[in-house]
Amino acid sequence: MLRRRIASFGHALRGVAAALRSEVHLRFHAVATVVVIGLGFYLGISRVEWALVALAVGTVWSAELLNTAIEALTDLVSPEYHPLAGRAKDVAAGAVLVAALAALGVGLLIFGPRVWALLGPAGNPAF
Ligand SMILES: Nc1ncnc2c1ncn2[C@@H]1O[C@H](COP(=O)(O)OP(=O)(O)OP(=O)(O)O)[C@@H](O)[C@H]1O
Repeated sequence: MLRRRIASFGHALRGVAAALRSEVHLRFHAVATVVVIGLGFYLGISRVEWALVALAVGTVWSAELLNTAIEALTDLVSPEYHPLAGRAKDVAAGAVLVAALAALGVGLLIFGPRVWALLGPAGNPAF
């Protein structure tokens, strides 16, 4: 039982590694994730803010991984042009877009005011 669980975990990690190798978008997310975590520590965001950032980052990674899986399955099932294959890929890409926009919103709300204050001229009450 435990051995099967560990094997499943290994398969999942292999999937993430394969997607990282094949998908340039995922490598971009990896870099963005490192930057966001670094910024979080630098700006000292709160525990709840960390939770929101983790949810946003995890949602984008999940959507991108599912999109990669759907792309691979679509190419397997329908290597030739088919409107349904196109729709499946477009909808999967739409899921990534929605997750990325939500993450952008979370990022702007949490980091925006702090970065704004850091960049603003000292003593200016507008900042
Ligand atoms: N078999 C197909 N039949 C019909 N349309 C397709 C097919 N394959 C791809 N398309 C269309 O081309 C678009 C791009 O597909 P593609 O497989 O190149 O994904 P992609 O843009 O490379 O995705 P990513 O950038 O995440 O790798 C799809 O969103 C879809 O609209």
